[in-house]
Amino acid sequence: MSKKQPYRLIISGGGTGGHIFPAIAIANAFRERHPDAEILFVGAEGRMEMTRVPEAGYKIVGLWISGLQRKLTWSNLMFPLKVIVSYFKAARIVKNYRPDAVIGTGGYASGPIMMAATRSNVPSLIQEQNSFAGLTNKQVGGKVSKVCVAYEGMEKYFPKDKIVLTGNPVRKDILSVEGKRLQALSHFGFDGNVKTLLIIGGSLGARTINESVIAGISKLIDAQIQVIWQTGKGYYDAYKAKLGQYDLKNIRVQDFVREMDLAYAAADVVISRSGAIAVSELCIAGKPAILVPSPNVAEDHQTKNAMALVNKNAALMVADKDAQDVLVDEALTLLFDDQRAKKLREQITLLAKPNATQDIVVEIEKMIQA
Ligand SMILES: CC(=O)N[C@H]1[C@@H](OP(=O)(O)OP(=O)(O)OC[C@H]2O[C@@H](n3ccc(=O)[nH]c3=O)[C@H](O)[C@@H]2O)O[C@H](CO)[C@@H](O)[C@@H]1O
Repeated sequence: MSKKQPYRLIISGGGTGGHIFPAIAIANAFRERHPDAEILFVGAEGRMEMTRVPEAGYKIVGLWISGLQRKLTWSNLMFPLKVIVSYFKAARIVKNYRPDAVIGTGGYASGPIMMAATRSNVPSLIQEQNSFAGLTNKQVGGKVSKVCVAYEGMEKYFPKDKIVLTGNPVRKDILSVEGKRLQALSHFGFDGNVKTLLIIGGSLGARTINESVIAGISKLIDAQIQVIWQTGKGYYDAYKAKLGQYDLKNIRVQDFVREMDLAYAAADVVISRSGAIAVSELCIAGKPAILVPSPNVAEDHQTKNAMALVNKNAALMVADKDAQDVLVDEALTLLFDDQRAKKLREQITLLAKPNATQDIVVEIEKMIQA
């Protein structure tokens, strides 16, 4: 028997862009197929999702939850209390909202809300972006109805019969960067005859990449190229101050890039951290990329993400420890080596999974109708 529409979904994912943007991509794709669907986001108070989700046009409720830090802090001492308070709030949200399904894309807030969903027997699905399982997803993976993954071999972490290999959800506007070059050049005030380098340090910015840009800033200016440099919100003021003496006519420095589709569309070469969604987007946008894996992530998974591309001649990689010495030189060499850039573009495009978001939406629909 078919469930009566309009559908009601709760979606939770946050902490960093790597969890938030897949959640928004799923919401947008679901709403496209079901325009009358009601969608509520649940996030963690004070985290990035509390601004990015409303910007994307969705309502979000915050839980009082955070992760554990390595040192002894007041926040850590409060952790057990936060988990209990958040769980009860999540249970109340699920009871009052009466969702047809609850979706989690990882991050602190999705733990309590997925637990509340499974306890109330609401159909539930988690999406794991990486080739290893994040803490929250690992904890709830045995209890949810389905687990959508982007890599093979995830039976290590999740029950085999629940796993569906879909790839990572990527926002729709990034699926169509190809026709947007002119719009992108005009948006950034750039000249179409000048090479453009995009520098992205993941959703929060990356100190090493920022330091590498500063180390090579004179070379970037002398090369007479155009640059979009995302510093990350927490780094913006400090790096902007360091640039005071330089001529920034062709360098756009931003704390965060809202129009990532246009940034990719303008770029001839991209320097990027190798977070899972960044990598999925680069494959879809088909951009020659130099990946600088973050060394500060569990199981060194960004190196694995990067190597999956490097092994197929689909991207270049510079280790974090070498970046300050070589990153800008490598980028400039690649920018002016059209043959090499073309080869990388061809190879990275082969790895794109543009149907991932739609496939996840179909899984949600099947789950609701089951
Ligand atoms: C340090 C850290 O913990 N990183 C993790 C985090 O990365 P992070 O949060 O950086 O996430 P990803 O690299 O996977 O994705 C970044 C997302 O943010 C967007 N974006 C980025 C910069 C910007 O200025 N504007 C913008 O919109 C990108 O388009 C992309 O959609 O989650 C990923 C997915 O679980 C993991 O693989 C990463 O290892």
